[in-house]
Amino acid sequence: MDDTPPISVDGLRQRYGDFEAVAGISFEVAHGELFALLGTNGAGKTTTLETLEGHRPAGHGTVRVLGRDPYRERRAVRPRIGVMLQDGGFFPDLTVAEIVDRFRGFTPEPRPRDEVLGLAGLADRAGVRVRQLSGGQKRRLDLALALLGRPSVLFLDEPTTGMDPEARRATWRIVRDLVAAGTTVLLTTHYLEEAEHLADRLAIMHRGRIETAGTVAEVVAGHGDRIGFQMPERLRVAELPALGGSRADISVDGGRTVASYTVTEAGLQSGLYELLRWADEHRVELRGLQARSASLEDVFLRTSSGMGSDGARETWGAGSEAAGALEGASR
Ligand SMILES: Nc1ncnc2c1ncn2[C@@H]1O[C@H](COP(=O)(O)OP(=O)(O)OP(=O)(O)O)[C@@H](O)[C@H]1O
Repeated sequence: MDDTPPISVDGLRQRYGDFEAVAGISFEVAHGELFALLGTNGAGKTTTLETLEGHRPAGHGTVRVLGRDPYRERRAVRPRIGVMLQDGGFFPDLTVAEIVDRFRGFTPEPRPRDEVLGLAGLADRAGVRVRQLSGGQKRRLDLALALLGRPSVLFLDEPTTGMDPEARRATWRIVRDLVAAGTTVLLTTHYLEEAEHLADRLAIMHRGRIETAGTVAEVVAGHGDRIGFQMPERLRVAELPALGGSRADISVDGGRTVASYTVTEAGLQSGLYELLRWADEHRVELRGLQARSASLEDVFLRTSSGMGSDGARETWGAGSEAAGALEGASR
């Protein structure tokens, strides 16, 4: 198999006037891989996608799709890629079958209508007018049209926005089947769960840069596991143990004072063991005890608030002024 990556981006920068929307990003997507671009609003995801789709030339850097420049060699690249448009509301009075037939007319060697409707889970909707489709079904029609030309590379810009959880899961199954059949997919999404379910690798963008990238496991690694509990009454903060060298953060959450630890070095199991042993020895009851691994959401929130892997404490809050106040409390 040709080992040129189907998608490669090297040092891409894009400006709108004086504003740099994409500030030097690089990544590659391998054959049959699904890569997800995540990021806050305005992070530069759509600008990156549009550059890869050939809508605009790269400002700086190099962008290649199937080994070619998607802007300058658009005529060679376009028939081999699928782009899921954002609005399937065009021609509301036509039926699904009529829309597909029209688009088949513009597509070289298109998939048969029934095949593409089957792939997109719309086999029973062929005779329905577009205006009568649900929002989720309209997005599926967008997907069906993107699949007409048997694309080897598929660009999905927020493919499940507006879908209910069931429709979203059904769409994930369709996308997973496409990837299993060898399609390379670049997807943008605001749903972290979507990236967790679908992505082989992902990147989190913030203000035009890629802040972190890798598999979900690689991205969350090093961001620390979390242990939290309600601050036991009559106990001073200084009396809480250090777990694997990490000190407790104190915050006030819903009127309760909460102690939380981010355990990086020791890991969750030994941190928890240390805590339970300490609680047993000191006859302390740990109410509301929670222990869990860092999640993609933790990393996303830290990244988008401009905090790195050190020092961010959103989930159970930081509340350092509460810590100061409690330091003075007596037993
Ligand atoms: N045509 C344009 N002219 C000027 N600024 C633009 C234009 N298109 C996008 N921008 C700006 O560039 C930045 C990146 O936009 P982009 O749409 O790529 O972000 P995004 O990550 O896709 O955001 P969202 O998640 O909100 O869709 C934003 O600040 C946006 O306002």
